[in-house]
Amino acid sequence: MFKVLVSDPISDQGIQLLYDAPDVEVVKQTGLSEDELVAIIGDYDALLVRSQTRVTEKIMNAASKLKAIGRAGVGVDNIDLEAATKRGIVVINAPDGNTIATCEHTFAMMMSVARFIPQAYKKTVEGVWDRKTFVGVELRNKTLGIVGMGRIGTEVAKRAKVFGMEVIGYDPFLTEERAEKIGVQLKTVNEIAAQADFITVHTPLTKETRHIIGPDQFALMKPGIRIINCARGGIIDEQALVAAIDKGIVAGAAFDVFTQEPPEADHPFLQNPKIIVTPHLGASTIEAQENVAIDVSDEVLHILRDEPFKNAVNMPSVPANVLNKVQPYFELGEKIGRILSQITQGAVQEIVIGYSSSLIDVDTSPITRHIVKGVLTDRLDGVNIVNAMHLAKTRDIHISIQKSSSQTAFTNLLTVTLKTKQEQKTLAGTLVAEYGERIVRIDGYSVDFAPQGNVLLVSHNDKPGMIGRVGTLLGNQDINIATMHVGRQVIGGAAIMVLTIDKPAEINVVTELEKLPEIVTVRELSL
Ligand SMILES: NC(=O)c1ccc[n+]([C@@H]2O[C@H](COP(=O)([O-])OP(=O)(O)OC[C@H]3O[C@@H](n4cnc5c(N)ncnc54)[C@H](O)[C@@H]3O)[C@@H](O)[C@H]2O)c1
Ligand SMILES: O=C(O)[C@H](O)COP(=O)(O)O
Repeated sequence: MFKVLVSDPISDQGIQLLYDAPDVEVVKQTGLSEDELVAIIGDYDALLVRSQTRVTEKIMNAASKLKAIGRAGVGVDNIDLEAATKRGIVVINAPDGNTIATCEHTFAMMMSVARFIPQAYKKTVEGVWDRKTFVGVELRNKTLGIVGMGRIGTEVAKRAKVFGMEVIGYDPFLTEERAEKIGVQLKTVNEIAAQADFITVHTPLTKETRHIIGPDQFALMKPGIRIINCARGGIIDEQALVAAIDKGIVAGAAFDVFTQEPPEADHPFLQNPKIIVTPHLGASTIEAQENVAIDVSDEVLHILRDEPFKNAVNMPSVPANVLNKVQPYFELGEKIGRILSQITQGAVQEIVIGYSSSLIDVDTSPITRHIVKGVLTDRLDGVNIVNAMHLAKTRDIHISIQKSSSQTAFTNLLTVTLKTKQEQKTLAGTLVAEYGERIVRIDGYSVDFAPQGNVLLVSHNDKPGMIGRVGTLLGNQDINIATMHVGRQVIGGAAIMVLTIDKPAEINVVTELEKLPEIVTVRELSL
């Protein structure tokens, strides 16, 4: 039974999938301190959070069973991603579910700051009928500058066009073609600062975006500009904004997010009549909360059940069309890695991976991850597809990829060479329709066997009677041979025998086999 801890307020309807799963027990405990989480996290296989719970390295150190952290939302700045990756914990988010909610909140804030809605509401309910102070501005014919043209920025742009606004935007990943398609003119941040009547930011908070709107940008702005931040506190320099309001440059600002949340009682935004605020409500709609909780529950279930998942933040994402093509090779790649690791002596220095035939035109990096996982599995503890590349890097294992379009007898072929200080070994495998995974080459020998069950790999000299000797010894030990394949390069030279046997051979059987004349080595593979 998998145990899932929900440590922030997450929609019950959204996580119904988890409540209904026969193999999952859900525990809801919100508002826990770091120490309280440390005390209980060891019991859990997955943790579901929003932005309140700070998932620190200390918590992860105590999370001996944790396989997944699910963020019911977009931003993962409350989760120590590096610590999660090192420990092989998959961090997933729900990037699409709250896009519209946040976009609509941005519009609510933009219209509120344009028309002084919160200030006017306050005065009216206090009994003051003031129709003079709150004369606003229209959005029509105004220029909206959007910094960050991802999911939310793009939706904001579309709606702004309908309001008759001119939209200018900046995003280092936005192409001219896409900008044109959305109807946005690409500008630099400084051009946006100089030209916009409203600026809204929709980036994550990173080293580059921290204070992307700061004193230099405020100095360029036209008086009367209004600023909106429904993304992350710190993207706009809070102090510089207050100074720009005091100088009469900025006419108003609307903030849903703060550098520190909740802000201190004496935060300058809370006393300023020109700044309106909400307590990080961008994603707080019934629909968005259900959407993100459904998305994250679905993904967590896949991870717990060792099924493919898509929104991992600490692993490159794989589009569905690519996943369909590469997924069949995951197990083959992992098995090739494991076999090579078991038959190669010494510390691994390099893994050379060759993709040929139908595999040259697809993004094979997810297969690479599985091969590396296979290589490291029998050598290190706790290896999984999240931390495999990281573990290889920390051990200075060089990974090189070769894609070859030269013709082979196979419609797809994975060739992996493992190099250590002492030796190097190569294995090639393929997927054959109706037959499944086949290993077709070991070093220079052509072989053909399915990498499953109990496999004995015997290196010997090509002499008459070898098959009989091996068969007799195994027979005497009551071990039935299911398949046998012999490969050699020249008559009488070095040869290999691959046997699949119906039950595991005890260590003494392997030792006895190795004592037979002309046998060089015997390895029992565990797959
Ligand atoms: N207030 C809320 O409740 C709320 C809700 C949802 C999302 N958010 C926040 O909104 C932000 C955007 O969310 P999204 O779903 O649109 O994410 P997204 O990943 O789709 O878009 C972010 C965009 O920012 C761009 N970007 C990155 N660095 C940049 C830079 N230096 N300059 C300009 N652009 C840059 C990226 O290229 C990307 O297009 C996130 O930080 C998220 O946490 C807040
Ligand atoms: O990044 C997000 O998805 C938003 O900031 C929403 O955060 P929340 O789930 O805590 O409301």
